[in-house]
Amino acid sequence: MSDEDEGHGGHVLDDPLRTKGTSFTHDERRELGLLGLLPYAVTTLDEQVARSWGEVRRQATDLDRYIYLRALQDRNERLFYAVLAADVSTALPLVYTPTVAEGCRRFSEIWRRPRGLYLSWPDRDHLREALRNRRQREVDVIVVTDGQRILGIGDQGVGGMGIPVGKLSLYTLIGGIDPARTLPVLLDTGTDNPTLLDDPFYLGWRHHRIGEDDYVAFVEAFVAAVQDELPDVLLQWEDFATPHAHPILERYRDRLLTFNDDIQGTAAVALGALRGATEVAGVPLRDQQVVMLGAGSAGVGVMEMVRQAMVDQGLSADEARARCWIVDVRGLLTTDRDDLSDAQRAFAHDSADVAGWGVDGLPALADVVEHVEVGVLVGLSTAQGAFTETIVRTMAGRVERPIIFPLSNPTDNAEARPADLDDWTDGRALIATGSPFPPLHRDDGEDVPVAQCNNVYIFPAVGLAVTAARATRVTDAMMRAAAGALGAASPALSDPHAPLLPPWADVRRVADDIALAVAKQAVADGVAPAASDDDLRDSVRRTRWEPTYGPG
Ligand SMILES: O=C([O-])CC(=O)C(=O)O
Ligand SMILES: [Mg+2]
Repeated sequence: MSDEDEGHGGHVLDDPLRTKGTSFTHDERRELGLLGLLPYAVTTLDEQVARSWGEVRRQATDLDRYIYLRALQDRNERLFYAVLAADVSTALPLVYTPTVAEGCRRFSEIWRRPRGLYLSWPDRDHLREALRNRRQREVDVIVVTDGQRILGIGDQGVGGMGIPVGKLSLYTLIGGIDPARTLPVLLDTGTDNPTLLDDPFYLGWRHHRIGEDDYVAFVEAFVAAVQDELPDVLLQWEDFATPHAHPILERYRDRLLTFNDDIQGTAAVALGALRGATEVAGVPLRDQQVVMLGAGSAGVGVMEMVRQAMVDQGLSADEARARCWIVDVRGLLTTDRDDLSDAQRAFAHDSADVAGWGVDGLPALADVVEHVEVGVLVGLSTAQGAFTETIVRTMAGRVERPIIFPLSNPTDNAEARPADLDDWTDGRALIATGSPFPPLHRDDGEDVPVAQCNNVYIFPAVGLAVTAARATRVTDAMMRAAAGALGAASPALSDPHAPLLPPWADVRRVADDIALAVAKQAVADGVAPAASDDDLRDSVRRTRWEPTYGPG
């Protein structure tokens, strides 16, 4: 810092991690050279929070609210997090799904200030240099995307950056990761979205996506640079297209502290929600027939964890597999299909066993529901309305408490609306969605919230756990531990009429419980230094960053 900088001191006000804005006391203003730079009154953080919420409410649309909140984050991070923490349930849909989808779509149009790292293919020989230019020296968590499969809205190119930025703000809000130690990364390998390629304002590398070999080499170069610069960081992959998501995870999961949130986070939260649902239904998971609509990375990831959970409950691998059904756009995954990845093929049913189910060709979702006593129906297909009245009524005719999770994001992509599911099943369906929905109205005037089965219950807690425990890998058992701890926190376990997942007001406390369970599992798996449960609990508590103004 030069003398000149020290003299006028205005830089503190411009540093989003240090500024308190109008909350600097008169003494602090003198000390920091801020005298005269602020209006006289000294406000409390609570007053700033109240004022900011007034501003949020005054905006005309949710996109405007998103823009306002993102600008607040760039101006004063502690205030931003205090604002979110003051009303998590209202804030989440604004900084996360569904509004973040609009933020990604219109990324170039609403651009304000840079945040994070843009690693672009034309700069491929200078990735290390770019990484060294990061503003934050120490980093606990990176979220990286290439923008190719953003939520359920496809290829958003550079606009995908909205997702790492949004997810990392939840790592901080819910998982207590210090915002100064988070790094959003966008790998810009082009876009195949014609609207973006034609958009004069598009801010990414205006080019079709690069070929497969170049892509693999680019990702490898990125990982190598991260390993050199930030060897202990948690590297979270987000919203990669299915053909890349699984191979990347497989390539790096034993080399780095890494996980894929769409595959593993979505699976853990779904399993957590199923715990409460199967308890209320009175039929354990091992006795359920489970159908997944959607064979992308998230859908297959959920089924993989469901299958493992059935095995944990005593089924053989084959018995478990026989109870798992995956249907994609073409129909049921069957052994005679030649378009399946290895991960998908593991769930293929013998074509001979299902011969004649489909009218012509492969059995569709309706055919599977017709022939199998389906107790659990999950959607990660982005096919809006795919859980039709006929399908749902058929299911509800067979089982007392159908468990139905339309999980596709954002809201418009959901396979069904909770109010319709409720209607078609006379209130018997046990429902969870991926994006937020309004509560269900009961005849007695009561409103029942719909559980939001979104990976936001899991990834912040995993980040907190690996940071607190100094873990070096994310094992499958750690993700199952996360699911178990979330499931144990289900309000439905003690009240069958309660939602399947904890309310947002409790999510930070639940994240501590999940983090502790994950940290213990990391130690048990030998991927974190030995520590007692008490030490881990302490470490989780000490790691958690809180949005408050300390002195100075
Ligand atoms: O971001 C969300 O809401 C959940 C998620 O990972 C996805 O849909 O890709
Ligand atoms: Mg995602």
